[in-house]
Amino acid sequence: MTRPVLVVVGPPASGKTTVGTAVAAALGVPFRDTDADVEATTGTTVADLFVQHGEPRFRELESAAVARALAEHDGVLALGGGAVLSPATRELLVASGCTVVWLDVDVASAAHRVGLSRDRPLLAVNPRAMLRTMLEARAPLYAEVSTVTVPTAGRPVTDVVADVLAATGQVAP
Ligand SMILES: Nc1ncnc2c1ncn2[C@@H]1O[C@H](COP(=O)(O)OP(=O)(O)O)[C@@H](O)[C@H]1O
Ligand SMILES: O=C(O)C1=C[C@@H](OP(=O)(O)O)[C@@H](O)[C@H](O)C1
Ligand SMILES: [Mg+2]
Repeated sequence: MTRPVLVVVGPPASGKTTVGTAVAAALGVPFRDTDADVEATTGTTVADLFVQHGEPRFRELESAAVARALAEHDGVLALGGGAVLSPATRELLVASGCTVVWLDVDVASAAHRVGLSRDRPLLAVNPRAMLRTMLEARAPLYAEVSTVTVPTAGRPVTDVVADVLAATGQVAP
């Protein structure tokens, strides 16, 4: 059965895409990101999807992308920060038996990393307040699906990558 060697979850700007890419490179396996999958399928950006079609449509596309990637990807898979909002996605993640790493981050570090970037439509207006709400509301959902938690606040990417490799028992070739 094909399944990812590792799935990365966590809030926006916790470093899922960055750390997932580096971990995949260290392991010599392919990297996949469900935000990129949704963009490839629709031929538009996540930000434009939110603006043109609304968040519910994005969430439908996102849960389909996660289901597809869990079934066919055998490398490292990073999800979007809100993917765990879907009960069906949470069930699939738990049932997959995959190692699921929750990259944890605090509000201050996440806000600093996001800045005023317009790439994340949910954080376009008041990023700090929105991040605080998101982190609180979603923490139980990340806890439900993850098998390992790695802190990232105030830590360089290289340290986080090393922790992820160690915590998941993956040894770089
Ligand atoms: N541990 C870290 N320390 C400092 N900056 C980081 C760290 N991890 C990620 N970043 C930066 O934060 C931003 C968001 O990272 P990204 O990987 O896109 O997060 P996510 O996919 O979780 O939203 C990027 O500019 C990235 O370089
Ligand atoms: O947290 C969220 O709801 C979202 C996170 C984003 O991905 P990242 O977590 O990779 O930034 C992206 O899927 C979309 O903007 C919505
Ligand atoms: Mg990302």
